[in-house]
Amino acid sequence: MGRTQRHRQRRNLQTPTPTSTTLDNALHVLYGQLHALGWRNETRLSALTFPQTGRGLCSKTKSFQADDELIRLPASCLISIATLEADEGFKQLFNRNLFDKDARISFQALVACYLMYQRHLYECTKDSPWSAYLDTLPSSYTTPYFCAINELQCLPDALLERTVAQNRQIREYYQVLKTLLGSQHCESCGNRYCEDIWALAEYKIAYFTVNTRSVYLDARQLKQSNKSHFQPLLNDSSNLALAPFLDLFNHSDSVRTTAQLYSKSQEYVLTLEAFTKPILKPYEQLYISYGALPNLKLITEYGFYLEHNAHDYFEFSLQDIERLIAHNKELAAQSYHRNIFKFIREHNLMDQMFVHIQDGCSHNLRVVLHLIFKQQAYFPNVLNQIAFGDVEQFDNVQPELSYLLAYKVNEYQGFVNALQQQPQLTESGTVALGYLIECLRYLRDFEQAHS
Ligand SMILES: C[S@@+](CC[C@H](N)C(=O)[O-])C[C@H]1O[C@@H](n2cnc3c(N)ncnc32)[C@H](O)[C@@H]1O
Repeated sequence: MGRTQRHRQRRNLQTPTPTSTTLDNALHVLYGQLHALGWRNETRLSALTFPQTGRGLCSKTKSFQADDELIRLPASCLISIATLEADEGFKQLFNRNLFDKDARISFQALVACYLMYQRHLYECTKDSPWSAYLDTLPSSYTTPYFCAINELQCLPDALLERTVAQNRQIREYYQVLKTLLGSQHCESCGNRYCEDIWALAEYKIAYFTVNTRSVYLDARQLKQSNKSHFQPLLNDSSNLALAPFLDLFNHSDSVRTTAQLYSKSQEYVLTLEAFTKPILKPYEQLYISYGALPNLKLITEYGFYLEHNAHDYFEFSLQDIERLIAHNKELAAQSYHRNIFKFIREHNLMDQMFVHIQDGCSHNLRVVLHLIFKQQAYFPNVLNQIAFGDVEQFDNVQPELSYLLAYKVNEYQGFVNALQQQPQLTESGTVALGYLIECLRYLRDFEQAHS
């Protein structure tokens, strides 16, 4: 490959490209609708497709430095609790007399229902105030939740546990909505909402739309009537909102951003607090921070992971240690007192057992390895002294930690091989495979840095 070709290829890797024509049209209509609601796009944001992250935002004309505002969106552009409370058609579907304090739902679950309600309105009557926004939303998500069955069978417990919990939660909320809405039907088409219109599959997508795209806001800052229709139905606060256009910002671990809803101006403002470069030039992707999140959280909640994520760590469970003992001849030959495992469980010492590339082995992991592998006594008062006393008195648990790391590397390599042997992978399966490979890199780098 010649120099010019190499140069062109390198540039292509970094250059954003226009979004698809369909999305471009939808965004064009969305700009118009948000403009009518008072958004002025002062930072001249544009949506483009970036090679590393897919769709994201940049400014074609403006440079950014620390403390600059990224976007200022009027609260009327958001889908918040105020939007739902002001929508009479939506409220009418929910008969307050049927609310049951033992069958409440989260605000996220209600917003997902609202999205389905608006989508049906749009499809049926072409008359939804959120039509352009709905057209900009993805139709699928890449969380492990959407993996095919054969892919799920190749995933570690850490991913499966979260996926199973999400599934239980989504089905439970869908059932509550079904019971509440009963045979309520759409006035335009006559079909019943929960029977004929909203399938569980659609609810799952709507749920993940809110999961992956909502922003935090302090709902007390919203101007709205004091009378709340939905309050008795909700089991949590309504401190989240969907933010059209603003939800095109991707996440980075190297920026710090703040978000605030100003009660006086009723504007939602995102500010770039700090990032690693002195300046961000036009056409460079503008990122925000979704929080200091490890890859396990990013993949299970948002469907992506970051290579060399600055906030990453790798967590172990007590079951990992039990399995390690069963699989390692030298460790299996020793005897272990069940009081020790009981003590660990009773004191929740198995929580927060992780390794971190910079900080090393977490306190709880060191305590647990010490208790299981080094401690002869099994009397509660001695165990208490060790677990909650001076860290210095621990024996060196490095050999056992190395065994544990090697066990985990072997286990994850097995999952990677199993996924790679599948005839084809869904998008979720492909992301999960990349995540597992990143975990392997992390564990190997940790071992190298700390052995
Ligand atoms: C709030 S949306 C951001 C906009 C999104 N890229 C889109 O096209 O609509 C969040 C989703 O964007 C994707 N995403 C965010 N940050 C990312 C990153 N650094 N790398 C890859 N995907 C990312 C994930 O799919 C995530 O669920």
